[in-house]
Amino acid sequence: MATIPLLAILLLILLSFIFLLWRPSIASIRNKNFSLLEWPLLGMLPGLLCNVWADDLHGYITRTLKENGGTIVFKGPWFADMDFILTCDPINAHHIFSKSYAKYGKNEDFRAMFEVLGDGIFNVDGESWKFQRQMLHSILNNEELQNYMMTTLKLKLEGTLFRILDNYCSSRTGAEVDMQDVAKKFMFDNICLWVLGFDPGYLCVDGRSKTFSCGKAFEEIEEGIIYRHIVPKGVWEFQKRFEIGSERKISLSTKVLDEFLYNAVKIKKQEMLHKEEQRQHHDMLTQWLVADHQSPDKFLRDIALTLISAGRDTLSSTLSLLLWLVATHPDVERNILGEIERVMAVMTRTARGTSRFLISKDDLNELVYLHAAIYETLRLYPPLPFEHRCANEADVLPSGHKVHKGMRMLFSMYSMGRMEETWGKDCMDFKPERWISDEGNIIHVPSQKFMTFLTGSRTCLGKAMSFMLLKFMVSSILWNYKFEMVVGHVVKPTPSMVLSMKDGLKMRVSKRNV
Ligand code: HEM
Repeated sequence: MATIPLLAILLLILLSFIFLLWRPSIASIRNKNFSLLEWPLLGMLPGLLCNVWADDLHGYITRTLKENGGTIVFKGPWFADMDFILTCDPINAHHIFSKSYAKYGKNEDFRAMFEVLGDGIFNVDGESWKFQRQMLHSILNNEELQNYMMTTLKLKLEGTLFRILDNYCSSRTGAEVDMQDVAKKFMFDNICLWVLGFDPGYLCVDGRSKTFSCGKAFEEIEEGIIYRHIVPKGVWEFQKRFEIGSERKISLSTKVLDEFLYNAVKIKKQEMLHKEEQRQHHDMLTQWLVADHQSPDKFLRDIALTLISAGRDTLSSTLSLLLWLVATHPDVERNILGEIERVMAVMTRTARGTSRFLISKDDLNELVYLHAAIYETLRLYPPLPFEHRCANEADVLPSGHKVHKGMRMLFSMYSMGRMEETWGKDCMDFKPERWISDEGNIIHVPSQKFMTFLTGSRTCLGKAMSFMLLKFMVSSILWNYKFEMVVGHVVKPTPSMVLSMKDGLKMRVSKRNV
């Protein structure tokens, strides 16, 4: 008799395995309305998503949402507690993130999935969130911090990035450069300077590439978190307990980040013992400790990790995607360069930066077209393509969909930026002009329609700062260098927590005759 359950389990495993190997055509499952009650096998969901995953997850979700009026309900097997609603409807967004925000939060399940972030602002609700939001609001708006960021950014551009690009330009063989890899390392070094006050030096001029252990650790954790979203909690918890597969990667990567961060916190605390040294440092962690010197090491580690994650991926993703879009849209490139030239013409010589840094911080506001090009990049390619909340109580969405307590709510910002109802028939085109009014100003789009920086009380605290940094970097880089795509290189988004390009961004670079 004991052989019957054993055979049933073996059959289940075999069927799941067959499903994993079978690559169903996307078209055949598109109209299935995702009732997983029809698919009682536990292995089917990961199998299905792994297959879709390989074929452009974000594009697939966008097409499916468009066909289903902007909202879809996924029903998981009854024992797996995996039901969720996926939406990109602006009215639902307003309801979830603003009007009824108390009904939706970051509950225990959410915190378990994102446990690497500890008690940092991304992972908490209530009093702890309020306290951190107030503290970070004043730190990120501090002028000393912003001046420090601009000074270190200039040094890193001139001392490292430009020298690397110069080397590529002088190479006779016309070497290819992976600009996504360069942007990731460049932003990681910068964000560590801004958050921790030191430069780990991952981007090397002499080509002796240091192993990008922290970058790899971030990527493995992000991939592991996506996996936690698509399998039942019990499955990943089991894997975690026995350190199997992606859970083993998360565990090893967390150790890499912990070692790096605890060491940085130790150094910072030692610096804080000397008043003189404190005054010389303007980084975010120093400022946090000046305001609250009793924070324990674990909390400082969580805050530092949160700020590094908030800035590193978002900025490097926007920078590399914008370089790609500019390289493939010559008219946009011409307009950006023309605008820089015009702004420079009205600036006095003293207001101009050095020959390689043309526009000073105070004149960045004049770069309206570049501002619009950044908005347009962020519309089509939001660095954080999904937002996740959990229902604290039962509810009904404005779209009429029923929500039960504990249900997961997934919001696709990627799809929202591609909806014809909001952006018009040319919604798939890269057109910075759509952001500029007849009077030449940036058109304001309500945040529940353009959710790249979220909407409601938890909107991004780094939005203004990001535009300042991106405009400075992009104007300086494009004025000095021309980028062209390597023929045959195809850009595809990865299915990750943070949008990036699957096979990198292979480009050729040459100096501009300016
Ligand atoms: C293009 C650049 C950026 C984009 C698209 C972006 C996007 C976002 C999004 C979508 C959220 C909401 C996350 C959530 O609640 O789950 C967020 C929150 C946040 N962002 Fe940004 N971000 C960017 C840059 C930055 C930078 C450079 C910083 C500062 C270092 C920053 C600091 C924060 C903080 C502290 C929060 C938490 C707000 C809260 O929970 O109240 N962001 N950002």
